[in-house]
Amino acid sequence: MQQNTPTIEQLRASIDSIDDRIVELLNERAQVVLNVGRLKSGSNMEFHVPGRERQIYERLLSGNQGPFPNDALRSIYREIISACLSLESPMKVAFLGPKATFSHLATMQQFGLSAELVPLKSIPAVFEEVEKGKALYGVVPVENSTEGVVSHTLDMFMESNLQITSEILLEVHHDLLSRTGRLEDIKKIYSHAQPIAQCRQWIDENLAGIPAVDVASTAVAAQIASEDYTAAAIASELAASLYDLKVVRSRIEDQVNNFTRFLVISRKGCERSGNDKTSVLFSVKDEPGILCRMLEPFAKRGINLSKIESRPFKSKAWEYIFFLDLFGHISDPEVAAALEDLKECCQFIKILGSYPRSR
Ligand SMILES: O=C(O)C(=O)C[C@]1(C(=O)O)C=C[C@@H](O)C=C1
Repeated sequence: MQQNTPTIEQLRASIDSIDDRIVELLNERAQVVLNVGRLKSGSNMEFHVPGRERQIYERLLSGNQGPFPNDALRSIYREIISACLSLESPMKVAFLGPKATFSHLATMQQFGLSAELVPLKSIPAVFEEVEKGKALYGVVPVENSTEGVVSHTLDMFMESNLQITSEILLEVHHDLLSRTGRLEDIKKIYSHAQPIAQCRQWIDENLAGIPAVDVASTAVAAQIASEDYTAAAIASELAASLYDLKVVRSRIEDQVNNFTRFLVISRKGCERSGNDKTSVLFSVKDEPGILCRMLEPFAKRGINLSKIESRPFKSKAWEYIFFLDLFGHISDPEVAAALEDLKECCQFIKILGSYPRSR
């Protein structure tokens, strides 16, 4: 006997009952998280645990058999965790504004839409907001894979005692946005100097002779484009929705694999996740062979260094501060011993935090 194909009404009835189950399960999950929150407030533990969140994503994405896409699963879980976390405790997060910049995108990627996100005017303002306890966390850019370090952020760590509690890796894409969405209407392009440089070749090939004007941020560019239909902005997709613009062309960057790394700062440190990084700031004694000796404690223990950066010591001419990132957590005995040895070479040393590695 031939089986009847279900009608659209029947299929929709199935979807409705699946949706009811999803909502029921979401509420069940929220109840369990509330219990976790109660346990945490009793023992003064951090509500936001980036290492646990990473573990949840990794487990779900690697086990997903499809056809539901992993990217969508990640976005949905970002919001589920964000909403559950805000039930445990409301999160206020300051970031380097204005809205619709890449710092905003990175902050949304890490904290989701249920957190209260506060755009601030400068990197020092983000540090201050967290230091004063007005925001629990702050998000600041620290390096870009094509442009290098954000020296302002590194310099702030010399004065501040805030800890790094996680890192965010954001893949940077630039879109061309305008009111009409038509390439032929564009008479001027606006953006921050960096995105203009990163899209130079695309502009020369597709909008030859059209001037590109640099402004304070991609968000300012988007605002200008929203007020003039002959202007286009190079900005993020988020800027398109916030400033009511159309995407003329997406992903116009010349270089693929353009990443910006952001740091999340807070007044408290972060617990060990098992796959961590530690950042340290130090200045070394003025002795022959010191640069070689400062690396020995790590080499002899097989501790991998992911980055070493030097910056001028502002109050002492021709002296330098080093920023070093290593793989491991400060509570790992090998890491603690290596840092103890490093102290012998240093005039001063400051641990900036141990935090889960981002992939
Ligand atoms: O496991 C925890 O510690 C929780 O608070 C629960 C939960 C979650 O929703 O799964 C929420 C926030 C944390 O950042 C990590 C995970």
